Amino acid sequence: MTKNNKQTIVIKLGTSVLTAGSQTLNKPRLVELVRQCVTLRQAGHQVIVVSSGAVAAGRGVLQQPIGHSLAEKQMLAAIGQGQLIHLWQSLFSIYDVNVAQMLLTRADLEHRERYLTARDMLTKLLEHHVVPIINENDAVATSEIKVGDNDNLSAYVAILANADKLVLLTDQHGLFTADPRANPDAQLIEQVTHINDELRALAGGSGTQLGTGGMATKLQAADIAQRAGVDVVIAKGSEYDILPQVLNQTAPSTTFLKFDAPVGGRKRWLLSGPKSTGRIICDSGAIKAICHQGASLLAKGIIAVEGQFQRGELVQVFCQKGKLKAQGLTSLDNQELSLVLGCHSSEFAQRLGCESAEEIIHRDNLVVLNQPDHQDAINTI
Ligand SMILES: Nc1ncnc2c1ncn2[C@@H]1O[C@H](COP(=O)(O)OP(=O)(O)O)[C@@H](O)[C@H]1O
Ligand SMILES: N[C@@H](CCC(=O)OP(=O)(O)O)C(=O)O
Repeated sequence: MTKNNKQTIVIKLGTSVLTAGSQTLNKPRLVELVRQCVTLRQAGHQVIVVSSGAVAAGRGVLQQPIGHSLAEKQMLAAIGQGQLIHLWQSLFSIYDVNVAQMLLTRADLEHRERYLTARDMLTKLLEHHVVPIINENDAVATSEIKVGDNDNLSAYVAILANADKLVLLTDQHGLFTADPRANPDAQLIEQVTHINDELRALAGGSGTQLGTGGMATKLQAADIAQRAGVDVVIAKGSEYDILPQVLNQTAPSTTFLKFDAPVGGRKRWLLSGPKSTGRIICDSGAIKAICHQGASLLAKGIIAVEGQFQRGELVQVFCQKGKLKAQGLTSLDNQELSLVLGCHSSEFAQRLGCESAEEIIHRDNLVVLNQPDHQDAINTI
């Protein structure tokens, strides 16, 4: 939350930054980043670090060739996470700053109670002026409970912390019109108002075996964060004084502006917590009602249901053209919903054999995701 221009800033440090292009952690780089984080704190800002680098640190410890399978990466993360947090702790302690390790998986965000517990703990750490150092709990995270990359994780953390800014530091100045590794003529996109398919098409995967997700996951993270009212900046971690530069807006970078009317309260959790298990396809009347009139989703406007889901789970709402328009918690499971497609709620009892809520997704449980069509996605190139 902004307090007299004092901001809560989530700083995500990619493996590319922490290794400086090598196979393992680059300690001088960590020293430099700690110095900058402390500068931000001295200016009154609250700092939260989302640190990748456990796998890279593990490679450095073992010092023998290890493959890239899931089990091998989990082993390296288990070995490396200890070293990583030890390094952060030692370096911040030079400035008498305490740190705390927080290892999360999607399961910690998915259930509302666990999400609130994580949020309260994070708030307490900040109240006590401790720097949270967050990573995914790679050693135990199976594919079902994994966020999978620290770009998305950092967006969820920014929501948890009610942050003002999310800074994604990587090995490029920001989002380019093409991957600069393969296209030396690619141009830096300086400002993005919202992310659309055109922009997503520019963002490729990681150019290295060490990074996870490349620019594609950074755009996913920016999309989530800007909807929740968080400004996002992608910048190059090796630039001198990059963090103060980002705050002073003097760094070459890509900025994603937070939305004017961001999603608030419980709906922020809907953006970051539950994983979607099903898809609902709606007619244009229903899409108009939920996206532009603040209405709940009724069965009458639903054309088709895909996937399996239980009552209370998160489903995604698509228009007939296949565009994702909203997501929310459904009051019926997929089998029940297929029995009442296109029906008025007065028919529910007869078709379902029991009473049920009139709304399939109540507006309090619904987050609208559509973009204003008239607005340019890119302000300046
Ligand atoms: N359009 C693009 N603009 C900039 N970088 C891109 C783009 N598409 C793909 N990339 C790649 O994304 C990489 C950064 O992501 P990644 O390797 O996952 O780093 P990190 O470890 O910092 O998360 C860049 O090195 C670059 O090769
Ligand atoms: N959790 C992993 C990093 C995962 C990840 O997203 O990496 P990166 O794309 O370099 O930010 C680790 O600590 O090695």
